[in-house]
Amino acid sequence: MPQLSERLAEVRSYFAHGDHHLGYRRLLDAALETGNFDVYRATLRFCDEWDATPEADRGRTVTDRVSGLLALIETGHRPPPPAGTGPRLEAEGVAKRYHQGAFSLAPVNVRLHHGQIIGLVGENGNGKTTLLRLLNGDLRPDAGTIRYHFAPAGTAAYDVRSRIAFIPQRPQSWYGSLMDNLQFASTFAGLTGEENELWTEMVIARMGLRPYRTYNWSRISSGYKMRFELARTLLRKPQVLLLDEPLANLDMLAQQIILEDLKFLAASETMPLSIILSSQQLYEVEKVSNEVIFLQRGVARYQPGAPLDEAPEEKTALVLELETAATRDELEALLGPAGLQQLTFNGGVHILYFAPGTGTGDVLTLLGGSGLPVRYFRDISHSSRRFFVA
Ligand SMILES: Nc1ncnc2c1ncn2[C@@H]1O[C@H](COP(=O)(O)OP(=O)(O)OP(=O)(O)O)[C@@H](O)[C@H]1O
Repeated sequence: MPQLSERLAEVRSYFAHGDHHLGYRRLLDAALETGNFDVYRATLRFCDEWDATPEADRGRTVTDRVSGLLALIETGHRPPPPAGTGPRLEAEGVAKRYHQGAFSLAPVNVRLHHGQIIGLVGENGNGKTTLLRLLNGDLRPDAGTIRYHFAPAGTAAYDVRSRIAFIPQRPQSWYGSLMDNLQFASTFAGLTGEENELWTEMVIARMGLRPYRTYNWSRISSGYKMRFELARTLLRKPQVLLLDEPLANLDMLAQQIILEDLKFLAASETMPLSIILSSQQLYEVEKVSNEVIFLQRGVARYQPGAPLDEAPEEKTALVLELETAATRDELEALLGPAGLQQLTFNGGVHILYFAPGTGTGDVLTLLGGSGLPVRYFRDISHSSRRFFVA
């Protein structure tokens, strides 16, 4: 996490270069981190002004106000106590077999640290939800241990559970307005009166939910329902967040915004969340995750730092994903001499496997020089994507 002064300089630079929306979000991040209700009051006045100003005029008018607010954030910021360094959640050899059906989750290890994001990837029915529910304490493991390190020994199970938030794939509907529900969530963080309102409004602003404050459940789109769930989670100030397929049913833009929000939640200086999210959106999840666990038919085939069943040489060899109108023969003729060992085609993309020693640059040079049309290119040598295409 960059120092506060660097983050504020970044905000100034976004506004100076016309990236107002990004600047606005980063400004809210910095204000939220202060935990200072005077800063929250001033920030929310700024948000009112922002909302009341037509987009075309913001550069001229609102930007002038940014410097004053940043100065207030700088003076109102109190460095938080240092966060612990050990893991927050540890699961060792956790296994599960359901009474009915043939599925079983083979022993799996998870170690989730402060401010870390772990991506849990795998196709439908491979055990992602099962593992999340075990970690959340909804299911009892048949074997193995799960330890939570964020509560002192002797803390009641209910209190431990209240510090873990689980957002299921299809969150339950709720009654009343979005604002009422979120204010209720803030009471779990012990906030009442004006503090409750300020904290709730700040999180609503940060999650882009201000226009929907009075909406009820049925009026909100899927993307904003997920952001509502995130807001509700953030308001409660949990330690660990487990999300089951948060990207399902969202368009690309909504996915990117949710992932950006997760990064913000994990990287928070004052209340860093440790996050595990399951998804089939490999590229997207890998971009924000510190580590990836790949589940296939209930077996963790790839775990961070300890690939379970791949030969060491497999890790270093180049694997590329390529979308092109070129034929298999053309690709083999061009890339064979550069060490192409195997080529598979699924009708959409080619997967190219190279002998150790071939580099991405070698292949790009050959493709560029050949004039073959390339529509998409990605190095998946270190991505769990290669398990999906294998
Ligand atoms: N309560 C249950 N009793 C018996 N089998 C179950 C139960 N819950 C899940 N299963 C089975 O366990 C397997 C793994 O399911 P799980 O929901 O964990 O997978 P997943 O990777 O999360 O898949 P999806 O993305 O489709 O939700 C599936 O075959 C499912 O049918």
